[in-house]
Amino acid sequence: MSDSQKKKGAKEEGSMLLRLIASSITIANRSGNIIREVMSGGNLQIVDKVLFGINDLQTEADRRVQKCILASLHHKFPDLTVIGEEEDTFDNSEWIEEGEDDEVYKQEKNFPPQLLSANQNNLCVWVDPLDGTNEYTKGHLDHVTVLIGIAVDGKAVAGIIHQPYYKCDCGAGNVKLGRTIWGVVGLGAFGLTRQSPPTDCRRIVTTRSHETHLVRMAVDACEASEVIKIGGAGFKVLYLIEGKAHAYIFANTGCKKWDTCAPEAVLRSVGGVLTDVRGSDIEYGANEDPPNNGGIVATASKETHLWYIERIPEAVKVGLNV
Ligand SMILES: Nc1ncnc2c1ncn2[C@@H]1O[C@H](COP(=O)(O)O)[C@@H](O)[C@H]1OP(=O)(O)O
Ligand SMILES: [Mg+2]
Ligand SMILES: [Mg+2]
Ligand SMILES: [Mg+2]
Repeated sequence: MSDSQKKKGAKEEGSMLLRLIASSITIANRSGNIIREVMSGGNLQIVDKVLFGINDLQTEADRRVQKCILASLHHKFPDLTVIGEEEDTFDNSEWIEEGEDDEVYKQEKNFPPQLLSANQNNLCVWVDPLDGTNEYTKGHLDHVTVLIGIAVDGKAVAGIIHQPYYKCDCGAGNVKLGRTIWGVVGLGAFGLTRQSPPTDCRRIVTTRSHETHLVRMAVDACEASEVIKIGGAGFKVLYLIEGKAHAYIFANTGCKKWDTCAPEAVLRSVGGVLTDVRGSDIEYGANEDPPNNGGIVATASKETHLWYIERIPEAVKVGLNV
C-alpha cells in the first residue's frame, strides 16, 4: 500500500466530523469558482421563487453550487442528512469535488472530544449554496457567501463560510479573490481575525432587501448610532466577528436554517451568540422545519446579547409569534 493510500485509509477510519469539515472547505472553495464563473459568463438565468416570499431569487450559480455541494457530500457520506436551499438532485457526478483541507486534521487534538465521535445518527448539514442572491444579481458581490453549517444533536457546532469576492492581498500589488472561514464551537475560528467593535458608537447591521415595519421597529429600539444595511446572513455575521458592527438584528420571517447554521456556529466558536428575537436557540436537527420565523439577534459577545434582546419591543416578538 502506498503512503497516500495509507493516509487516505486512516482518514476514512477517523472522525466523521473532521472529514466532513475538511471536505466542506474544499467544496466551498470550488463553489466560489462556480459563482465567479457564472457571473463572468454574463447570464445569471434568474428565477423568482415567488411562492416563498419577496425578493426570493435563484440564479444559475445557486443551482450549480447546490449540485456541487450535495453531490460531493453524498458521494463521501451517503448516509448523512444534508438539507440544501435549492432542489435536491444527486445525479450530478460531474460536480463532485473529492479534495480535503489538511489544516483541519492538524487541529484534531484540540477538537472537543464529544464532537469527534459524532456520526450520521446525530449530524445534520444545512447548505446555503449562495447566501445573498438578491445582492449577487445587483452587483453587490462582496455580500455573497457560501454557507455549509454542521449541527450535532440539533445545535450548530461547525460552520464553513466562503466569500468568493473577498480580496486577499498577496503582496507586491497582487490580489487573490476569495477566502474561506471555518469555525468549531469549543475549538475556535480560522481564516479571519476577531476584532472588537469601537466602544464610542453602536453599529447595527440589518437586511438590505427584506426590510419591513417590524424590522424597523426592532432596529430603532436598539438605539443605533449607525444602521448598516447589507445582504446575507453570512456577511452580516462576519461584520460582527471583525468588529465592524455591534449587533445583527432581523425581526422578520424569511430566514431559513441554512441561512444561520454556518454563521451561528462560526460566531459561537469565537464566543458570540445568535438566537431568535426572544433569545431562544434555533434548533438544527434533521427533523426541524427549515423556516426560522423568529428573526435573528446576534452579537459577537455573550455579555451584550441580552441587552439587545431586552430592547426588542414586545410587539415585535408577538408580531413574529415568539
Ligand atoms: N423573505 C425572504 N425570502 C427568502 N429568503 C430570505 C428572506 N429573508 C431573508 N432571506 C434569506 O436570508 C438571507 C439574509 O437576509 P437579508 O439579506 O435580507 O438580511 C438572505 O440573503 C436570504 O438568503 P438567500 O440569499 O440565500 O436566499
Ligand atoms: Mg434564496
Ligand atoms: Mg441565504
Ligand atoms: Mg441561498
